Amino acid sequence: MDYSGVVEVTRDRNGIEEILLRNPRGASTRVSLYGGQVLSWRTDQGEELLFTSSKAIFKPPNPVRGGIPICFPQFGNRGALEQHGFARKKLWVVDGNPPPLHPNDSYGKSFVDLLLKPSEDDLKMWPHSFEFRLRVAITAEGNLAMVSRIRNINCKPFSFSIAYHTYLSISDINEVRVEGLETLDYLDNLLRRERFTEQGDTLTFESEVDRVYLSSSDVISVFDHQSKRTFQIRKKGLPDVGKTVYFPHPLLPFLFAS
Ligand SMILES: O=P(O)(O)OC[C@H]1O[C@H](O)[C@H](O)[C@@H](O)[C@@H]1O
Repeated sequence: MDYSGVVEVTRDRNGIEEILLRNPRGASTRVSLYGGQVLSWRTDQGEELLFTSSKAIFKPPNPVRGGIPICFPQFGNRGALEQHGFARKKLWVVDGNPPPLHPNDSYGKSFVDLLLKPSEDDLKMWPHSFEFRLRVAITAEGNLAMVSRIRNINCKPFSFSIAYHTYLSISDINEVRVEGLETLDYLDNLLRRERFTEQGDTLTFESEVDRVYLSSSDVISVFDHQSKRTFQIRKKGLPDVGKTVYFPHPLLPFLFAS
C-alpha cells in the first residue's frame, strides 16, 4: 500500500491553504502552508492530540502558538535572528515533485511535501540560499511523521538550527511524567541557560520549566495518567530535546532542536 492521501485542501480565514491528510482508519492531520505548521493531529476516534492556545493569533505575520511550529534557521534566541527564526512566519508551497525519500518514508503513509525557499528579504536577514523540504505524513497506525531536508543550493557552507516545537495536548500537568531524559545534562532557560544534570528517574512538573536537554536518546515517552494516553516521540538526527511547561496552563509543549 503506497498512497499520498491528501483528502482535502481548504482555506483558512486569511485565505491560506490548509491540507488535510487522513489514513484509512480515519486518523488525520491538518497542515497549514503558513509556516508549514501542523495545526491538528487526531486519532481515528476524532480526539485532538495537539494543543493550540485559545490566545493564538491566526493572523500573519504573527506566529501561531499551537500545533507544531517549525523553528528555522534558529532555535529560540540563540542567534541574531528573531525568536525561532523566520520559517514559522513564511508562506510555504506544496512541492509536487520532491526529490525521492527512502521508500519507508512513503510506504503506507498519507503525506504531503512542502517547500520553503528564501525571499529577497529573508536573504538580507540570513544570506544563505536554501531549500527546506518538509514531509508531513500520517501512518496506517495513526502516527504523525515529519521529515525535514535542508539543501544548500550554493557552495558556501552555513549552519542552522531546526526544531519541531510540538505542543502536545495533555489533561492535567500534575498527572504527566516524562521518561527518557534521566541523567542528561540540560540548559535551563529560566536560569540564564546554566547547565545542570537531570537527577530524577522520571520527570514530573511542579512549576514552570523551560529547558533544553542535550544529546538525548531517540525515544522519549510522555505519560498522561489522567487521559491514560502515552505519547512516544521518536527522532533521528536531532540531538537535543527541549521542554517547556507554562503554569498553570494545561499544555506541555515539547520540542526537538539540533
Ligand atoms: O512564544 P514563542 O516565540 O512561540 O516561544 C515559545 C517558547 O519557545 C521555547 O520553548 C523557548 O524555550 C521558550 O522560552 C518560549 O517561551
